[in-house]
Amino acid sequence: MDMTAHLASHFDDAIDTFKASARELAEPLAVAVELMFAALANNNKILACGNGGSAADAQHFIAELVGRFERDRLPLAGIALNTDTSILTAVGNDYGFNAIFERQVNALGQPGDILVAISTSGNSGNVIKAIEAAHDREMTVIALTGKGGGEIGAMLTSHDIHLCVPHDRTMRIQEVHILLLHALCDGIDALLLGDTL
Ligand SMILES: O=C(CO)[C@@H](O)[C@H](O)[C@H](O)[C@H](O)COP(=O)(O)O
Ligand SMILES: [Zn+2]
Repeated sequence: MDMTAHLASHFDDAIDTFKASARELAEPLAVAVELMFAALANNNKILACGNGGSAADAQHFIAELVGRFERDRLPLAGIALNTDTSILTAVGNDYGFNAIFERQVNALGQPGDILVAISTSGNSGNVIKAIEAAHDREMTVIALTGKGGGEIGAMLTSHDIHLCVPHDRTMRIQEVHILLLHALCDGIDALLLGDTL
């Protein structure tokens, strides 16, 4: 095997995937920015969840809301649902792993809040249950998926936003997800502060 060529192919595939994602997702991404900005301006908050690499993405995104992205600004209201090990172990132990995000959405979610639900397969049970709870609580869902969207794609309503990366490999989907999350931060900052650095 030519390892260098093998590894180089990741860059080519990533470039193609970023370009295809830009074509398909730039428009719904802009709508997601408007929804998030409106929610935050209305004193609502953003909850985010995911598993594995997507858990890292969820907390990375929320850190940029509560802390900052590129520019100084007021702190924005967000909570990552995959970070509190006491909640995750207690709820997982007592109610099952599929309840770990659902329970927190039911504890914290208010009408008008937004759930950022991240699943590359669109099929993670705990993220699906979180979306069901968010719908019950009249929250809007912004779902980041891939692989055609899976069950999550099928359960979203016309009020939700679906950012489905056109690829079947988890790693590639995650790479676009982090760009999407950074772009959301940038869009919110542009609405808050103006669009020049
Ligand atoms: O980061 C990776 C793979 O790149 C893994 O940790 C991955 O996130 C985990 O297998 C997740 O459990 C996958 O869940 P999902 O994206 O299908 O919801
Ligand atoms: Zn990964």
